[in-house]
Amino acid sequence: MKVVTSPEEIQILAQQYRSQGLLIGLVPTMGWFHEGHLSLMRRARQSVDRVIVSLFINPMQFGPGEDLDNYPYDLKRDCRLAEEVGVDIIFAPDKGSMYPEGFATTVSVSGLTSSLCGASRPGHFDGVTTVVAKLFNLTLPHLAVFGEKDFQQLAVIRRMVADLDFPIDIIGHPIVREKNGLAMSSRNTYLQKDEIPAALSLSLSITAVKNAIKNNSGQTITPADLKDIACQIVTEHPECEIDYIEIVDKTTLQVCTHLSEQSLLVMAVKINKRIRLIDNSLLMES
Ligand SMILES: Nc1ncnc2c1ncn2[C@@H]1O[C@H](COP(=O)(O)OP(=O)(O)OP(=O)(O)O)[C@@H](O)[C@H]1O
Ligand SMILES: CC(C)(CO)[C@@H](O)C(=O)[O-]
Ligand code: BAL
Repeated sequence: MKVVTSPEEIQILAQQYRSQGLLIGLVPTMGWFHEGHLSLMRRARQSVDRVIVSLFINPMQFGPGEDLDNYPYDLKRDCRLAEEVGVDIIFAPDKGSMYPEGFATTVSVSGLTSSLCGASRPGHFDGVTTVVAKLFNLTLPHLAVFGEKDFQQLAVIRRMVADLDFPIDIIGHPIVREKNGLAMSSRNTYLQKDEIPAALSLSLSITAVKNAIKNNSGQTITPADLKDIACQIVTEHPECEIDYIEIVDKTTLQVCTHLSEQSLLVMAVKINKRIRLIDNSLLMES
């Protein structure tokens, strides 16, 4: 496995792969790999000849007071894990090479970015779409794999790819969870042992909502009732502050007025004002 830090070099390599007729897959990440990241890499590995994983803690998507300076980072550890799943290249540029002096362009998707994570993290999705557009242009992938854990990010990227005519197949990959149900996340490393029950309330609330739907089959249960169930479970933990809990359409991200196969329960919860976790699940999978 090769580690490339220069944007110029990765683009030349990608051009060479393309001219040899090789299929390229990109997995964009911010590092500190866990099984969720590794599953995206394995997914890319199945479909392409060359897997490129980008590892870049993108300052443009962090707001003031967020955890940019504490974000976990260990390139050596991550390289070992990526190599084990057959990644060909880790692209790990530095901040200065991605945003050199004079950098003045923002790629911005409107509409989809105004609610949910976009409402509590102003500018976050502009940072995501700008860096992902750059990564697409640098690595020239045929496909890119993103996790469904970041459901809004996935919807926003699909919109950007459609709107800007990127010839890239965007693949959404299911959420990988710990045995106890907690959605894997690099930010889980911030959790102290006594904060785990609060963190688990996200996935437990999803299970409770799904059970309520099952137990009410035949009767009407509204998205508002289900939202209440989820909120109650999370707020049993004084460490938890709900950023949002909603039931939305999985494509438009508009709040649902009735349940359908498109209905996605989505949530962001802050634990002890320090650790912002997200989770989601479709409610009526066929
Ligand atoms: N548990 C998971 N299952 C599937 N995909 C995941 C999971 N966690 C992260 N991903 C995906 O990995 C990609 C890189 O995400 P990132 O490096 O930000 O990891 P993260 O664990 O989500 O970090 P954070 O805790 O900061 O949100 C994204 O497409 C994200 O959706
Ligand atoms: C897509 C991404 C790598 C862009 O920095 C980041 O938002 C992430 O890790 O999900
Ligand atoms: N996985 C999304 C990266 C972020 O929260 O900034």
